[in-house]
Amino acid sequence: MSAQERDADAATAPGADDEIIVRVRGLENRFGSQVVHEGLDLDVRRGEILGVVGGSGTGKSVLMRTILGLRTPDAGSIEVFGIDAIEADDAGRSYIERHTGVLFQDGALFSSLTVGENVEVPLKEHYPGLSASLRYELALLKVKLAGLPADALDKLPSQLSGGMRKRAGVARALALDPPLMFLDEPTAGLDPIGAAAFDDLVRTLQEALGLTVFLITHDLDTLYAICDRVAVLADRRVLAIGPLSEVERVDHPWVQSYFHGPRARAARAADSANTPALEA
Ligand SMILES: Nc1ncnc2c1ncn2[C@@H]1O[C@H](COP(=O)(O)OP(=O)(O)OP(=O)(O)O)[C@@H](O)[C@H]1O
Repeated sequence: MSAQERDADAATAPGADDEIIVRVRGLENRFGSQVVHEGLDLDVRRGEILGVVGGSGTGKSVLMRTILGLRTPDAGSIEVFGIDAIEADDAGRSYIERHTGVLFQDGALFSSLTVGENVEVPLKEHYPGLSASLRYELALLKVKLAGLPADALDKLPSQLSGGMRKRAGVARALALDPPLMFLDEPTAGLDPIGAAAFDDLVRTLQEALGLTVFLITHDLDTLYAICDRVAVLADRRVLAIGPLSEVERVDHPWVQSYFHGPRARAARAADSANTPALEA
């Protein structure tokens, strides 16, 4: 489905995507005198792939880390699954953790553990009563879901290619069947074919498992190929959020140079080329 078709779908689907899974209001993040976020509002809707873009240093990763509870903001509120993520007690925090998968930029796999053992880490932590054989079977299932061959299970991360390591990270992020997934620049460092295959994987998983995806990216091809909406971070806040067709028209210097440069034209052309011709 092309970006244009998805835009039209999103606009017409009756109440299909109007439930808010992550709600950020008035967020402020400072490092000393540097203000990264100020008055930042953001909603992530159930079942969407939200692409988060912005110039280098605009605070995309800091935003993700704050939503994940890895950083306490200087002001503002964050709700995840309706739970106050900043003030949550242990039970609330554990609920959010169990229902959220994360793929960090570097994959963040344990290098001394096999892929299978990496996938088993969250299972062991959250479901200590599971038998070793069931854990193994679950890890195998996640590895296959992430598009890896079964024999990847017993390999160390260093024995895999960069693209396969990302998939191993996805397998681990899927370990607890989370409805919400955070991906930080998942196609960075992949060749164009590997990046397109990874985009396909994200879209397939989102459709098959009904995932909600918060996806930080610099990759225009990813935006055009799989994102339902795009949030632009600029001037310390979410400057614009909506379908690509709306966001790319926003009159802001960064938006204009990002969405209307030569790389954007190429990505748009590639997306249109994948759109089947409409029957007369
Ligand atoms: N722990 C920290 N201590 C001090 N400054 C930090 C810290 N973490 C992030 N920053 C600063 O916050 C700003 C936003 O960083 P962040 O990594 O979120 O940017 P980004 O939008 O993800 O950038 P990029 O696209 O280059 O990855 C940067 O100026 C960075 O130096």
